[in-house]
Amino acid sequence: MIVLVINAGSSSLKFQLYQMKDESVLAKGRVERIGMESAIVTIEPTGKPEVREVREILEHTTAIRKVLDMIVHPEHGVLKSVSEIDAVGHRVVHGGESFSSSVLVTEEVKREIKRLFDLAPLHNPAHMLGIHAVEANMPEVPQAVVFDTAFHQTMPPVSYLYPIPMVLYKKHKIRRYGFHGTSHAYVSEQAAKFLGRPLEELKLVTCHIGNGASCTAVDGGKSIDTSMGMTPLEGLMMGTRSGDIDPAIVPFTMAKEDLTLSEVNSMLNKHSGLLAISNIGSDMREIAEAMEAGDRNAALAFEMYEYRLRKYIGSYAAAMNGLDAIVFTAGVGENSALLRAAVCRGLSFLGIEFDEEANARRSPDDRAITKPGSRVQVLVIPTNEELVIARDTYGLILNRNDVE
Ligand SMILES: Nc1ncnc2c1ncn2[C@@H]1O[C@H](COP(=O)(O)OP(=O)(O)O)[C@@H](O)[C@H]1O
Ligand SMILES: CC(=O)OP(=O)(O)O
Ligand SMILES: [Mg+2]
Repeated sequence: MIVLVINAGSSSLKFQLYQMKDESVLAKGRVERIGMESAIVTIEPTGKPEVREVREILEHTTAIRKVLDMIVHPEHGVLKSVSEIDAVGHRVVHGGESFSSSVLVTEEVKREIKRLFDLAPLHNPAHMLGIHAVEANMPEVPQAVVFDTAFHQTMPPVSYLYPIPMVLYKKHKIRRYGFHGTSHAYVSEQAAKFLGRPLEELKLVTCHIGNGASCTAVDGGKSIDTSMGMTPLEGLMMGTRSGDIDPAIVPFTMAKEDLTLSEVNSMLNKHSGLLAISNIGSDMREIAEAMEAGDRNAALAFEMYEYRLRKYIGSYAAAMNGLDAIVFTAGVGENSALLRAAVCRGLSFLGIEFDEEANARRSPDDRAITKPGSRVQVLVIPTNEELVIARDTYGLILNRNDVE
């Protein structure tokens, strides 16, 4: 079975094409700058050179059409015909309280994702465009949706409720949902495998540190708390998002700076975090380079980022009354030895015996960056959200065929 995995954003669309027989990636790629005159389409067919094209792509239906054309292109394509694609799986960021696992797309599922637009205005409308674009180009192909929030549906009320009037939860579902669940679930399972212990016995803190960042307390394989909340703005300091701040700052800033709601929203989501403090950028590589060169703002941004992450890890050890391992994953977590070192040095009281050398030299197969006897292990595990989406989609299709 061949599964196409799609992660549609408002102006971009990433994809991976899987042969499920051996879970191999046939091709992957992305369309960037959708809606602009010079959109960039990139495809990396496995075993062949990358192909790049710049052209006008004004909306998602055209973007998917272009991706499909490239997949079946006589030279750099990997399939003979689009009809070889058996199913499409989409990443959907917000599943609210309605979805605690992945589902096949139906009219009802689409209505529900639409109802959640309010809760994830930056993400869900774009995912819906992706679903419609696939319908327009491949009307016969079944689609599945895999939610970032699903894994966190096991959180108890004590961690998912906000201490604000209960009526707001009842009327508007204002509560904490958490995100990056696919990634937190995947690296938890991988960590248990690596440690050679049943997941049900482990207390883990998984740190998904990419552009967006969140950490999760995974107790016995279940998410019991996570740093993102009703939206992906709460929690850790991120590339351009503030993470936790005093909510009183919102009305105060609106009054003092004469800002509209949408302007404050944009300030907290797009102009805060590493970018705001460093005045350089949101990319950890740029911050590290500038620090190296002696830039004080970059150093302060890095210290705040690390300090806030370390406090969350400590609080989750307290939430679970114990800790067996910390897992680092995603762009920054997998690649920034500097960040991992700073976090681990500051958590030695937990019984972390950090292995500086393993951390610095880490090759793709290395996992542990603590010494063998360390009471708390620290692991680096590459995430693979696309593979989980492909597997879930495959499973749902097999199940459906069984039922029919
Ligand atoms: N070698 C590296 N060192 C430090 N940070 C890195 C490195 N490579 C990538 N990153 C960071 O990873 C981030 C992207 O992470 P990723 O998980 O791909 O994010 P997203 O899925 O949210 O786009 C970049 O913003 C960059 O800061
Ligand atoms: C939910 C979220 O923050 O996603 P991303 O990290 O892809 O922005
Ligand atoms: Mg990501």
